[in-house]
Amino acid sequence: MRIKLSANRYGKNAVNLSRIIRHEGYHEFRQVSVSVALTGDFDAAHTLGDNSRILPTDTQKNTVYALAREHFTSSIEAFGLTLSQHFLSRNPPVSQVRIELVEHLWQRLAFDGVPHPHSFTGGGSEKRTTVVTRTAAGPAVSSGLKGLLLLKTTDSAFVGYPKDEFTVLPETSDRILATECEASWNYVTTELDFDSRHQQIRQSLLRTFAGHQSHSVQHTLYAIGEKILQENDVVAEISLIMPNKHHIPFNLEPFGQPNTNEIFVATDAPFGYITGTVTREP
Ligand SMILES: O=c1[nH]c(=O)c2[nH]c(=O)[nH]c2[nH]1
Repeated sequence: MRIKLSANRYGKNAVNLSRIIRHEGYHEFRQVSVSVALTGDFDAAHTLGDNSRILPTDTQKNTVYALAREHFTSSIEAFGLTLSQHFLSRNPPVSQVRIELVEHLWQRLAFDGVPHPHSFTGGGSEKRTTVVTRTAAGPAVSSGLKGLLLLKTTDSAFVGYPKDEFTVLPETSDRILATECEASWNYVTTELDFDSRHQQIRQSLLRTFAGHQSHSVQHTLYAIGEKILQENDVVAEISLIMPNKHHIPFNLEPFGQPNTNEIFVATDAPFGYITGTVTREP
């Protein structure tokens, strides 16, 4: 039986990069985690121990910092495009570059409505994300967000599901719907104002979540995806992960009290895990 190397790639993960952009009288602050992965002809490294085609991951890490000074000045997508171009154009064995960026969303402090020039607070669990891949055929960008906590206190139901001898879940026409949303969408072009497009898609996601008469997490997931595709020709497809962060009505009967859909226990585990991709018909 012949044995050979199959799929492989390598790179540096979680290059933590922070930068100040200094303006007269105020600063901007950005923080990203960058992961680089190279695919290509690295067979000899694996089978013979020949490193002559292996750009060290340490060099990859240094390249991220070195290019950041000049090129990490706008969106994470633009920086990803620059990094991917750099690695692909300078390393002949490389056939595909994958750059993943996760941005921490620092918010400027404000006092009495006046933005502070150089102080920030952490942006919570939400992160902005992008993956830029590049081959000789060109670049592709998919962007998104993760860690976005969402909750609504009504306009969410779950009824009409099949019941068997193990079903105890009561049907409900009015429940809490809560999730920690992760979304990623593919752009059909890289000629975009990535920042404003991100804000527009995020806003559309939030508005749809809030306004939807939800019959299930699945129903809301699809509504969000459908809306984003309807409003954004530049998006080919969107994938969503929407875990169901259950809030279970707490039984107050032992204490002689009614629970009129007001007191809940939020449970961490187990949790429903709902994922889906919404795409365009060919
Ligand atoms: O929105 C929901 N989808 C489900 O698939 C499901 N299953 C469940 O027990 N509760 C819920 N809620």
